[in-house]
Amino acid sequence: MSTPAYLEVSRVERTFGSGPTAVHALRGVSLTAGTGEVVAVRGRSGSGKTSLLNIIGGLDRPDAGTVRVDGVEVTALSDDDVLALRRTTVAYVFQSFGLVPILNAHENVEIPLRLRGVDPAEREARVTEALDHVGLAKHAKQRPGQLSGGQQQRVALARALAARPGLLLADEPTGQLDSETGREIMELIVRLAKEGQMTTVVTTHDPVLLSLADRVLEIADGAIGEPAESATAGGAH
Ligand SMILES: Nc1ncnc2c1ncn2[C@@H]1O[C@H](COP(=O)(O)OP(=O)(O)OP(=O)(O)O)[C@@H](O)[C@H]1O
Repeated sequence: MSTPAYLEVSRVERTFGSGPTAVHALRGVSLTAGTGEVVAVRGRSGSGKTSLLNIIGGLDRPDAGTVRVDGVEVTALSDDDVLALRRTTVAYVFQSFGLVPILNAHENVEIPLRLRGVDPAEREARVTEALDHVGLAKHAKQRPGQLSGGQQQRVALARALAARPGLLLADEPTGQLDSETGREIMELIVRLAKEGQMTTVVTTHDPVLLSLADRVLEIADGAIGEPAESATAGGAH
């Protein structure tokens, strides 16, 4: 029997509202991603990308279908168990960075470790390592407002990494960055995914970023398919 993929999404459906105004955001979406694989999901605005990531990460529940992460059926867990899974296994990176403005870079990266009750010495070591990994060791004491957009996204990535997640979900992580910085961030995401064997699902519109992913999936009107040209998109890094 073959080993199941790290992430398995099967026939997920999500409808918002009801009656004639109902929006079928996801219509039977299935996908898999292996350990350390970087899968890019591209699609127009409103095609269902964020809805899909929210369901994979346990922030929302589907009306039908299942999500398995590392063999655990997320969609069958209680709310408390989903919360625990989100703290231990899944990390998010958003377009808007999601940093706490009054905390410096070091303190922002430390948040998930505090939530998990990691002891102070281990926390210090992990935060230092994560900031070092994203090239921000010298900026640990700076607050988000004192950092560039690219540096803020690096802090958000360090925060994700420090929790040592098996699954990284990145929703348009370069959407607020210029193209050069966006490319650097995407390259960093791919490098971190490979080094840490972190399965990654990233949504983006940017063709350059898509070319860095191992695989590209196209989502349109809540349904997913693999675009023909993506056959050559993998392995470009
Ligand atoms: N909470 C909600 N209530 C009602 N409709 C929703 C909700 N969330 C999403 N939708 C609808 O579901 C569809 C898919 O939205 P979603 O945010 O997943 O798209 P997207 O591809 O991420 O778009 P964008 O690229 O603009 O972020 C849209 O038509 C959206 O209006």
